[in-house]
Amino acid sequence: MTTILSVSGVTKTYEGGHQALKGVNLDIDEGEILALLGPNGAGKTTLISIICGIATATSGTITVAGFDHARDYRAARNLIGLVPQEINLEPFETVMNSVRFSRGLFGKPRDDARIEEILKLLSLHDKKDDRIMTLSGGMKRRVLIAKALCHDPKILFLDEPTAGVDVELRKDMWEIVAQLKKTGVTVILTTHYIEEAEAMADRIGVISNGEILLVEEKDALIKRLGQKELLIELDTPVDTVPEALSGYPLTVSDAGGLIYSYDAQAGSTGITGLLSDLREAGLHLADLSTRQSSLEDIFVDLVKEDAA
Ligand SMILES: Nc1ncnc2c1ncn2[C@@H]1O[C@H](COP(=O)(O)OP(=O)(O)OP(=O)(O)O)[C@@H](O)[C@H]1O
Repeated sequence: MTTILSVSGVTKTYEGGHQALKGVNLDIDEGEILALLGPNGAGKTTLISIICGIATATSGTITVAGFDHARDYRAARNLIGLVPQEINLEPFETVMNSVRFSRGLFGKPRDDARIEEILKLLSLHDKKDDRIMTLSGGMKRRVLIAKALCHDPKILFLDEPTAGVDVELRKDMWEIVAQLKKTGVTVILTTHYIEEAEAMADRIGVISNGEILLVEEKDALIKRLGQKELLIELDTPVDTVPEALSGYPLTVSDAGGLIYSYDAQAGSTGITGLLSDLREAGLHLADLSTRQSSLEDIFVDLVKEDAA
């Protein structure tokens, strides 16, 4: 894997003294989709703004495809596209003109054929001569992506791409990101939505309080930190955990069954012993099922621990 973006020891203290980033280190591989997950105020937008040159870091270094972000700013910035959170489009412009203008800002020669390719990729081609004010919210978001892609960046940042959009549009966005990945673009997105990170990302970074708590392959993360639960339904519901089973980490479910939490990665889960002790205690099983903890459970636990 080639590292395309490297963030090292980046801090940011805003005027007034608030430290929004406390030494962020992050390496992004070419072609991957990384989701940065964090609660409100964690520092996601600050980090993206620094990488995209909208804000300056207080300290630290950033390289983009080997270009030093400070010394070779223009070369580094040319490799980055940013889709901002806010829709900030010119209402009276046509889609084509608006995207053309963005390309011009990067000093790239006019290339309408390339822009049309991008519009096709985003299913926007039939709207190319429409004025932006006539477009739906979903189409406007696509225009923002087209503007961010028009100078052919290698890395695309999407800051909260689906904040406040309906479920259908959210799924459309996921599809667009999958398409972009196929074209070789590296995508870094910030999100509050855990299901979004779960659906789209190859790797997940969790940021809280200006610090990256972890960056890990999504599947490995779910496997490593995931607890499993065994739900035991009983013929005769109980109100409390029977005395004979007090040595097990059990809780009572709403339906009067028992819930046994265990580490799915451990050599021995303890389930066999538990089931035989249940029988000894005179309890009769009605049904058994298991549940893997989701990324949401993991995230909530991590951020809670960080705040403690
Ligand atoms: N211009 C600024 N001046 C002072 N403090 C700021 C400024 N911008 C952001 N902050 C503070 O820095 C912290 C990080 O903000 P940031 O917007 O990066 O978080 P975020 O993770 O993107 O949150 P959200 O999901 O709410 O957008 C917050 O406490 C915020 O109040």
